[in-house]
Amino acid sequence: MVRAVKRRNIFNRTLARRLLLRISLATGALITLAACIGFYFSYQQAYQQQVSYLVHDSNQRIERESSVFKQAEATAELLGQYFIDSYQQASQSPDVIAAVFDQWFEETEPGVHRLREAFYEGFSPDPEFFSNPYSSEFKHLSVFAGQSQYALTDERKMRIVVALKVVHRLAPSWQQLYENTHISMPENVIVHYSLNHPWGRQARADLDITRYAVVRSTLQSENPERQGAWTGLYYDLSSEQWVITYQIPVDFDGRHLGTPSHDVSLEDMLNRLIDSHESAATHVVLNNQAQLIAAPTSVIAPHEHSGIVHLEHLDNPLYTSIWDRIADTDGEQIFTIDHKDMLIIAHKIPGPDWWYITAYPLWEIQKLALLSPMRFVILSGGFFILVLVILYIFMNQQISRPLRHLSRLAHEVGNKRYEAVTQIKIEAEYQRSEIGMLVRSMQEMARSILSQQQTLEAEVDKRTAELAAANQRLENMAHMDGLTGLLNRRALHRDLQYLLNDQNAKPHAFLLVDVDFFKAYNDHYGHLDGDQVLKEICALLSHHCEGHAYRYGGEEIACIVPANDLTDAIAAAESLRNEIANVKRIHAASPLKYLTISIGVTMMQRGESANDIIQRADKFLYQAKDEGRNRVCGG
Ligand SMILES: Nc1nc2c(ncn2[C@@H]2O[C@H](COP(=O)(O)OP(=O)(O)OP(=O)(O)O)[C@@H](O)[C@H]2O)c(=O)[nH]1
Repeated sequence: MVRAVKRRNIFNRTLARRLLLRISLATGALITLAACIGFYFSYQQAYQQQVSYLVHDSNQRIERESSVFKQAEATAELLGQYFIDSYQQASQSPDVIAAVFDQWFEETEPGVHRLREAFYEGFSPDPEFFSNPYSSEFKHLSVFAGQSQYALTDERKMRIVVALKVVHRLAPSWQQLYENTHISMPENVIVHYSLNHPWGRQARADLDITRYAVVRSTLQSENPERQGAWTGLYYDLSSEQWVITYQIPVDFDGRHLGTPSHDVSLEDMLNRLIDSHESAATHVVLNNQAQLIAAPTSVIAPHEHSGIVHLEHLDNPLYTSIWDRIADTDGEQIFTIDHKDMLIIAHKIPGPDWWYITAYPLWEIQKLALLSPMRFVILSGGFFILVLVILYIFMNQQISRPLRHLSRLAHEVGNKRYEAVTQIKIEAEYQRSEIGMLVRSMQEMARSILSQQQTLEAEVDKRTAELAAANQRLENMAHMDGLTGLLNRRALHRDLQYLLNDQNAKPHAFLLVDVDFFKAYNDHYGHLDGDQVLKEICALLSHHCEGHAYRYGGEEIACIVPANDLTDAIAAAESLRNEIANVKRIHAASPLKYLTISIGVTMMQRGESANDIIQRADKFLYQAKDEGRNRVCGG
């Protein structure tokens, strides 16, 4: 029984597991296929997105940083315009302004005039000579008017003072943007505004700025188009920084008045450019002559104070390969260098017209591109496991549980507990399902079996009763005498034996009766009459006998009657003899004239055999016959 239940449980478990396994395999294969397809497209999309992001990032950086250059161009132009306007205005009375020059400047060396030191430290001149609605205090200003072939005329003096006023008026508002703001003049003059150092005071006395390419390039002879221009990158010894200068020559009446300029420090900008938010990216700035403007510290450090480094001297195959691809191009360039596994994004920086190059390892892009499809796969896997768990719970609830329910039901049927089967309640959720139908069918079957069983039992009971009755009849027939209706000799022996064996039996007497001269009766009246007479005698004896009467054989009848002693027994026998005698049935062939009986009587003794008793009674019967018949003898 236990093994059967176990087998059923295993079957249920195995069924649920097998279903789950097959569903897992089928859906797993589908999800894997979908994941592979999704993975491929998602990877391609993520790769393109990553590249787009890098291009966008690069563009934004350049746009942000190039605003400094655009701003420098705009402010220099503003400074130039203001300078011309002020110069025109001052030209009305150049001698007055020239007088101011004498007040504010000193000749520090022969032929060299410099603005007094107080103008750098902080100086408020006499309002008679100067009024400024914004700030009356001159500060951070220095002027160097070096030796020149040109005479220091009132016009020059006036122009220098006007330049000083213009710079004083505008430069402080740009002090955060530029390393310095200055106006150079072709007569070896620089009007300089700087927070960091009084350049005009510190310049060597013999300095001739027109010898420097930076200033020379603004002269009408060198720059006939009079275009503003960015100088190349150079190391400014005074500020100890790498700077780039924008300068725009200003002419008036065909004469070169001066060149407003800004020195823009590139330290911060280049640091920002090469400082990548994408740690794996490398940024490089190159100019149009394949010279390195900015690069990671590890590359640039050995050449830090060597001025501008040409790629030829750098011996860097990556940079050389990049340059080979962009040298003769313009605008945005995006390409890969396969032998280095690098994605290259190159943009032009407006202003100095440099190349801003981002080199990004392809494996890093692939790694980032993999994240998105990986998320997709992990999410798909998680979803798949969740579905399996829900499916398992569902199958357990909807299949395994009802199966166990059915198993219990079948178990009850197997044990023939049909009554219990009919009383099992079907759970509401299974009422309308196939499970409910199956349970109802099994209950119907159990009820049918019960009904058949009851019918069968009733039939068996009936047949058993009939059989018992038949048996009883057979039993009776076996112990009955057919002619007289008395119990027969077999019944006599059975009852004798029973009484003799019964320890608690009351005392009984045994009477052996014989019809007198019965042969003569038969002979005289015929056998049929003899039978009739015998039946009447038997009926009388049976009726009057207090015990039971038996046909012992022929015309002999035995009686077992309760009797305390022989006297009682003889009295009972006498009573029977009288009953027959009193009938006074005529027996013509008998000397006694009537039909009579003789009786031998004896008490039944416990321990003796039936034959002993019968023999003893028979002896007294003979005695009664011998003594004349129609009498009782006993002992
Ligand atoms: N009609 C008839 N006669 C029977 C039956 N059984 C025995 N008999 C007869 O009974 C007679 C018995 O005769 P016996 O034993 O010689 O004795 P009896 O003639 O009765 O004489 P006593 O017994 O000495 O008085 C026999 O003739 C039997 O045939 C029976 O069932 N029917």
